[in-house]
Amino acid sequence: MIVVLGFSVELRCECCSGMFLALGLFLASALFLGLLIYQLKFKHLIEVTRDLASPPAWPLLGHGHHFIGKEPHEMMQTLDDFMRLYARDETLKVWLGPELNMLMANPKDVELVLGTLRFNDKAGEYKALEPWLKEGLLVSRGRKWHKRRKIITPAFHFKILEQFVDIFERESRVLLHNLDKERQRQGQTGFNLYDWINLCTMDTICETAMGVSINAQTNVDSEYVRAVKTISMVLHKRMFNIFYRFELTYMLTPLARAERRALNVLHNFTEKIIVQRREELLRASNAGEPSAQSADDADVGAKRKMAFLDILLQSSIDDKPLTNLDIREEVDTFMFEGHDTTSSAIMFFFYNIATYPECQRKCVDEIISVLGRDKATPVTYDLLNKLHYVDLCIKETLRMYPSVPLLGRKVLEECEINGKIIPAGTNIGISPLYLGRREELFSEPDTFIPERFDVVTSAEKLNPYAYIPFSAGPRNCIGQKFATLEIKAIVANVLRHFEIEFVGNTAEPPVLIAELILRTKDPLMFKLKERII
Ligand code: HEM
Repeated sequence: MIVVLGFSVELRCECCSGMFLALGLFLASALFLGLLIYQLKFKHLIEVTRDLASPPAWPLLGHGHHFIGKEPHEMMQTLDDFMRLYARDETLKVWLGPELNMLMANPKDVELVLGTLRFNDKAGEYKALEPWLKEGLLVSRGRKWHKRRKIITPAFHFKILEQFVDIFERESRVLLHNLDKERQRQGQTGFNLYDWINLCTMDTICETAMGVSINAQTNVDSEYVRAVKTISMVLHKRMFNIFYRFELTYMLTPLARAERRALNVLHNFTEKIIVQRREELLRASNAGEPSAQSADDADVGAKRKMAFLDILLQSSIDDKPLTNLDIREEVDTFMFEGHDTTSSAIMFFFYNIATYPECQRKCVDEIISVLGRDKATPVTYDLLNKLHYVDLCIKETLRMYPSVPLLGRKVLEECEINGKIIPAGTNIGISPLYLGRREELFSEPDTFIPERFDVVTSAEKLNPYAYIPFSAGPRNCIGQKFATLEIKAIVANVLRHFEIEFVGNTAEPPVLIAELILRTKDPLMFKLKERII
């Protein structure tokens, strides 16, 4: 028994020492591998960026622990604090685990990053958009981006924008109708204007990009509208939840399944419109007719000739026409870039002029003097261009609340930016929101002063790389003029019908969340009153 026991004890010892040996070997090789990776990859990164400002970092996690478990708005505040505290508004280095990020807030650096095509690759954050937009203009790179940008640019010619004003007019009238219904049932707490504006801009972009109306404003529960909302929710969750950021773990979640279902709806819809329109153009060209739309596409509500889609259907790259997939990428990109951005801008516009009633008064006076007292007078391209003060208010709104709060670029080759070495693989972040609130660049940055953008009267010298709500340089927003025109049409029509009051604490600014599109932590609530003019 003892022998047996002795044997067994001995055996256990041998087993333990074997295990310890294996563990020791494992740890030693892990350490060796770690050192090797460090030596090959990180040593150089750490050394060349040593002098860049950053908060103290932890081993392996870097600065990640500052963000784990935080609410989205707290993450933004943390970055803001770091920027002011450590980087003194210049360049901040942030390690998120092995990922090196640099936030730049000096317009001279911004100019070097945005002003050329050297940094043409988008940062990892844009990856979440790829299932929907594939390689559309916003996320594409290199030669593909260049060729596409060239053929899409004519779609934003003022002659084409001019014909879209009819659509802005028509859709904003539907918005007025919905707002009036809300006004009649609004209580003391008011209502969330954003949801209605968002449906209006969705209808507008759908009709201008694809030539069809989805009637989102009158059919809030349509499959397409629900699918767009699902994707917005997915983008939000993937941005702030670390679990959703890794493709492998994400693919197994119910969220990924919901995304796949929504993408099916969105892609099928766009594809159907493209196929229909291609056939129409073919029929018309075979018959030697100008490209008219047939009546049999009433199920998707086709209404008028299309510009964006038509231009794409008639374009070719290297003598090859664009495929349906090529076109879908771009049309879907318009759908994404062209509606949340404008609705965010319109909501913050209303917030600003509601909290600065004298600015609201000036806007209304100008709108009446340009459009007249008859509220039924439609807005036109020429009339909208005369709304100078409204234009200043839009510019100032986008300074304080830029719809796209963060731009990201991936550095492919090590380079130097104004004396700073930026290693390959670094993500560069540039925040139009942060820049717009820098006191050195804009006096009284937290005050709404539209006049600062008046080139005739303002003493403030605008730095083109400090004010970048539409980005800047060759990769700037292609839809800038479209967006400004649409915002003007909608706010002009709303303001001549309603007085806008903000229901909330005007002394406290709204708490912001910097997603792909800027939004507030809590909905902004408004009350409307019929305007007598
Ligand atoms: C207030 C409204 C808008 C704002 C503030 C805005 C802002 C921006 C910004 C900052 C970028 C650069 C993004 C980046 O570099 O990551 C961008 C790109 C883009 N925007 Fe807009 N946008 C607005 C409306 C629109 C509209 C209405 C359209 C289409 C009809 C549009 C289409 C695009 C496209 C296609 C790009 C990619 C351009 C490229 O990479 O060549 N945007 N936008």
